[in-house]
Amino acid sequence: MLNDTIIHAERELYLTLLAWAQQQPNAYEWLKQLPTWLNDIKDKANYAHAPGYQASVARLPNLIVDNVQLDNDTLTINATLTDSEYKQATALLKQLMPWRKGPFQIGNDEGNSIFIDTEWHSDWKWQRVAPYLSPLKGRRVLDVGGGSGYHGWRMAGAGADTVIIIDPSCLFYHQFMAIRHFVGRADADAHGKGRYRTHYIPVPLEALPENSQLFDTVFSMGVLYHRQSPFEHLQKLKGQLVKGGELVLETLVIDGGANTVLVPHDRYAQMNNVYFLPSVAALIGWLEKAGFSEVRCVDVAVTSTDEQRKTEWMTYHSLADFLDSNDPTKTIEGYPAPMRATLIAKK
Ligand SMILES: Nc1ncnc2c1ncn2[C@@H]1O[C@H](C[S@+](CC[C@H]([NH3+])C(=O)[O-])CC(=O)[O-])[C@@H](O)[C@H]1O
Repeated sequence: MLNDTIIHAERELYLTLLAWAQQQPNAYEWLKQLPTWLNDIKDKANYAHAPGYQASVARLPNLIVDNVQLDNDTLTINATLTDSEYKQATALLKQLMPWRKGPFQIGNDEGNSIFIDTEWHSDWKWQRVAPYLSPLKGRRVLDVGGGSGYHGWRMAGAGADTVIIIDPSCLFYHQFMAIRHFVGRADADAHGKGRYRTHYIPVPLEALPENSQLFDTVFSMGVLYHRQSPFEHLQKLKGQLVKGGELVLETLVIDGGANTVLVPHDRYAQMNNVYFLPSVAALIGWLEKAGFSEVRCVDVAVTSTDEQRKTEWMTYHSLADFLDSNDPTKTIEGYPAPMRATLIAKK
């Protein structure tokens, strides 16, 4: 099904990269690969659900939007929804479940309103990270592993010039497109330049050119522990930054000293793709070894079952099911329960 929202998003992404490429040859590499990156996800053979997700996005109603609040903990699209628009949008958004990263609201407090109560209170993570960032105003930002795009929208809400989210998940890509459908022109108008600011490329970090040097700030939140080669991940992140640019790295950590690293033998909190959980001291050492400077840890937080939980929009098991019911300081495999640190470093 022809999808105006996605076609428009792709066009804006092309125009943005074209403008960059006119000034920086490195952006030309991105431009060359963009057709492949965008078309891969339409390949039914590899992404069986893609046509269904696209059809859901395509059938979302066109609402009359009063305003959009990208700088709100609940990312809010203030709009008036008729009863039939409310029912239609709710049903279509539910076809894009599970919704993990948010929350989002579509509607307003007086009338019909859809509250996408996501598994994660991603706003809490943003509250822990945002105070320590070099101001995002006017910066080019890359959000690696950006999920539904919730944090990417918040980065735009904080005044970024451009945000590019990358994530290989076909579902999360379409969740982003669903929200973008409602955000619409507000993304461009807030900028004052008429160009849209928030973009999504459905690829993993590994697909990007090695040494793009296109971004002032690069975020990698919740991705490092999924990587088998953490140093390759750090090098690749570094290659995306301009000289003097800022890396924001958030990942699972454990207590311990400079040589403490946990490699879960099998699963960790039921996840079968978790590799390296360093201590904060070890992680600082890794970043320095990878060539970053001014490395500092700005936050450490144990993940609570209020922050990550089952909801109407994510009905599978969640954190409470992955912890030892007799001792919530441990995962059901007996490892320390999830604790996350945020580190900031300069290239
Ligand atoms: N190689 C990769 N390259 C890019 N993305 C990847 C890769 N591998 C997995 N992902 C993506 O990284 C995200 C990890 S979630 C963090 C979301 C958000 N950042 C958050 O901080 O809430 C983990 C968590 O639950 O915290 C998923 O969306 C994957 O598809």
